[in-house]
Amino acid sequence: MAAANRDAFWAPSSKVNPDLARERESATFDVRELTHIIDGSPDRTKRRKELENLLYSEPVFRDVGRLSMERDEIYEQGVLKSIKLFEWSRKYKWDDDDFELASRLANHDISMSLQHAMFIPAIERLASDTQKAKWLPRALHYEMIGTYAQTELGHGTNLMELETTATFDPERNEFIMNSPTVTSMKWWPGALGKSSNTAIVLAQLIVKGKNHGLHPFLVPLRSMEDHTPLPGISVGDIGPKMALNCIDNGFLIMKNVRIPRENMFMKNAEVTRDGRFISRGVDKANYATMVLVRVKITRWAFESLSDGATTAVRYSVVRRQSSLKPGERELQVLDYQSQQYKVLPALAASYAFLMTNRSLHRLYDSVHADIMAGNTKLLAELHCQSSALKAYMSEVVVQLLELCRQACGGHGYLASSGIGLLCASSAPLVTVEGENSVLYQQAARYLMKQVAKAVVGDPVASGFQYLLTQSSSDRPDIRIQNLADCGNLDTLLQVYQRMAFSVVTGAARKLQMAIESGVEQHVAWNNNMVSLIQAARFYALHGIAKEAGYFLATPTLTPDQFELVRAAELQAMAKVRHDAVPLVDAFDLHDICLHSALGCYDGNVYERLYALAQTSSLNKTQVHPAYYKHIRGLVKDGQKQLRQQSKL
Ligand SMILES: CCCCCCCCCC/C=C\CCCC(=O)SCCNC(=O)CCNC(=O)[C@H](O)C(C)(C)COP(=O)(O)OP(=O)(O)OC[C@H]1O[C@@H](n2cnc3c(N)ncnc32)[C@H](O)[C@@H]1OP(=O)(O)O
Ligand SMILES: Cc1cc2nc3c(=O)[nH]c(=O)nc-3n(C[C@H](O)[C@H](O)[C@H](O)COP(=O)(O)OP(=O)(O)OC[C@H]3O[C@@H](n4cnc5c(N)ncnc54)[C@H](O)[C@@H]3O)c2cc1C
Repeated sequence: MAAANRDAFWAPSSKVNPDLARERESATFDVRELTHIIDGSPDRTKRRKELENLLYSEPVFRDVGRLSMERDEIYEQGVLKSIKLFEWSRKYKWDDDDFELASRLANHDISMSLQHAMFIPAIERLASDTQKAKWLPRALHYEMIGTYAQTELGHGTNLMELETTATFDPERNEFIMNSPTVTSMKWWPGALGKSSNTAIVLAQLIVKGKNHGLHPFLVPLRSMEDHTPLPGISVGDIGPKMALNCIDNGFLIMKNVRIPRENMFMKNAEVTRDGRFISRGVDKANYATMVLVRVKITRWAFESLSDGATTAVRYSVVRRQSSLKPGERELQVLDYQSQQYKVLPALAASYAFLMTNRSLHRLYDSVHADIMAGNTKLLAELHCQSSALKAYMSEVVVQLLELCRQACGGHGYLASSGIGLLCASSAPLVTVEGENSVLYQQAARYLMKQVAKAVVGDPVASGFQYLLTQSSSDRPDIRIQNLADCGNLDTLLQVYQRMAFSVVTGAARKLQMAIESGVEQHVAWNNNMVSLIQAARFYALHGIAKEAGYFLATPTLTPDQFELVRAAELQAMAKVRHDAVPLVDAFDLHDICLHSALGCYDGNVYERLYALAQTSSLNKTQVHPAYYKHIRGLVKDGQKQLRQQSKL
C-alpha cells in the first residue's frame, strides 16, 4: 500500500458506526476521567499523547504494509523502530517509564527490545559500582547493543544444569568462555542473532578446577568496527517463530573465547587476581533481572488483554448477526449472553490485571530498593508473588485472548483483525522468564513454608495472613444469602481466602502425609505437583464460576451459594455490557497501536477490512503469475478432455 494510502488508512473517520456511537452516548461515567486513572494521572495521559504524536509521525510506526512483509523486512523494520526509540531516548533523555511507554506504543515490536528490558537492567543490578561506571554509559549511548544470554539449547528451566563454562586463567588474568557441547550453545536470547555486539552470558564459573555455580559475564560478540563475529564466536538467528519475528532470537557458540577477569559481574561475587573466589550478597541475587522481567510481564499481560478486549467489544457491538425473534432486526452480537461470556471476562480481567501489576510493581520497587541497600529480607516473598502472578496472568491472558478471537468469527481469523497476531505475540508469555508450571512451583514452595509457620503459630509473610485468619471448619460458614451479598467485595475476598486456605493447607497436608509415609521429599513433591500448582494459582465472580470445583470441593461455598454466585456473575455481565464500549474506550488505544480493522475507533469495520485486503500481495495483479505457470495448463487440459468426451 503506498505511503499516502497508508496514512489515509489509520486517519480517524468523522463517520462513526451508529451502533458504536449510540453505545458511547449512553456511557454512565466520564471516560476521560477513567483514562487518567488507567494512565496513572492526567499528566501521564498528556505524556502518552505526546509520545503517540512523536511515534506515529514516523511512517515506520504506522506499518500497515506489515501484513505482507517478508521476515527480513520485518526484522529491518524492527531494527529501525529500535533505533528511532533509542535516538529519541538519548535526545529527549527519557526515563524508564517513558521508554517503556514508547515501547508499548510500538507494541514492543522492536528488534532490540532486550537492550532496555534486560541488558541495561542486568548491568544496573549485577555489576559492581566500578563496572557500572564503565559499562552503563556504553549501553545507554548504544555503543554496546546487548542481550541476556542464559537459556541454552539443552536447558532453559534448570539453571543449575546450564553447561556454558567460564574458566579462570590466572596466567593471563582472563576467563575462557566455552560451549562444551551442542546442547550448551546459547539458544533463544532476543537480539542475539544479528543485532547485538555484546552479551551478558550466564556460565558455570570454574576456578582451579572447582565449579562455583552460575555467574554473569560480559562477553563481546561482534567487532565494534564492522560487526563481524569476534574470534571463537559463532552466532546467528534461530529461525522464524509464531510471531515476534522482528526479534532476532539467536544462538551463540563460544570456543575458547577470552575475556578480561574484570568482565565477570562482580556485585554479588568475584574472582581475585590470585584466583580466590569471593561470594557477596544472597545466593540468588544474580537472579534479580529475572524477577524484574516477571514484573514487566504482568504489565505486558494487561496491555495485550486490553488490546484484545477493545477489539472484541467494539466489533461485537458493530457486528449484527441473526435475530432472537424472526422478522426482528438482527441483534448486535454482544447482546447474546454467550458473547458476553466470551468477551467480558477479558474486559474485567484487563482492569483487574492493571491494578494487580501496579500493586506488584510497588512491592518490587520497595524490595529492590531494600536489596540495593543490602537488605534481602523480602526477596523470597517478592520471588513468590512475581512468580505466581507472572504465571497466572500470562496463562489467563493467553486463554482470554483466544476467546476474544473466537468471538470475532471468521474475521477474527484475518491478519487484518490484529487479534491473531496479538494471540501469537502474547503466547510466549507463559514460557519466557520462567515457564509457568515451574514458577507456580516456586510460589508453592514458599506457600508451604508459610503453612509450616502458620501451623506452629509463627508470624507469616504479609500477603499470607489468611493462613492465620481462616478457620479450618469443614462446613461453609460464609454469609452469602442473596445476590447483593455476591457483589460485596469483602465477602468475595473472604470466599477466595477461605478457598485458598483450604487448597493450600490441603496441598500441604497431602505433601506431609506422603513424606510421613516414607516417600522421599522430591517424589512426594512430584506426586502432588498439580495440587501444589493449584495452591499457587486464582479474579472475582468469574474466577469462582470458572473454578467451581475448588469452591465446592472445599468447605467454602454450598451448592446453593455457588448458584447465587453464578446468577450474580450473569447479572454483573449484563450490567457491564451496558458500559462495555466506554470501558474499552477508556484504554484510549490509538488505532495505530491497536492495529485492527475490527477494533478501530470509528467502527467502520467493513470499509477497513476491504481496504486492507487491497494490500494483500496476491492482489498486485488481477491474474496471478501462478495462473500462467500452473492453472492455465490445468484448465486447457480439462477443456480438451471434455471436447474429446463429447465426440465419443
Ligand atoms: C503487547 C504485546 C506483549 C508481548 C510482549 C513481547 C514478549 C517478548 C518476549 C521476550 C521478553 C523477555 C525476554 C525473556 C527472557 C528470558 O526468558 S531470560 C531466561 C529466563 N529463564 C528463567 O526464568 C529460568 C527459570 N528457572 C529458574 O529461575 C530456576 O532454575 C528455578 C527457580 C526454577 C530453580 O532455581 P534453583 O536455584 O535451580 O533451585 P531452587 O532450589 O528451586 O531455588 C533455590 C532457592 O532460591 C530461591 N530462588 C529461586 N529463584 C529466585 C529468584 N529469581 N529470586 C529470589 N529467590 C529465588 C528459591 O525460592 C529457593 O529458595 P529456598 O531454598 O526455598 O529458600
Ligand atoms: C519468545 C522467547 C524469547 C526468549 N528470550 C530469551 C532471552 O532473551 N534470554 C534467555 O536466556 N532466554 C530466552 N528465552 C528462553 C526462555 O527463557 C525458555 O524457553 C524458558 O525458560 C523455558 O525453558 P525451555 O524452553 O528450555 O523449556 P524446558 O525448561 O525444557 O521445559 C519444557 C517443558 O517441560 C516442563 N517442565 C520443565 N521443567 C519442569 C519442572 N521443574 N516441573 C514441571 N514441568 C517442567 C514444562 O511443561 C516446560 O514447558 C526466550 C524464549 C522465547 C519463547
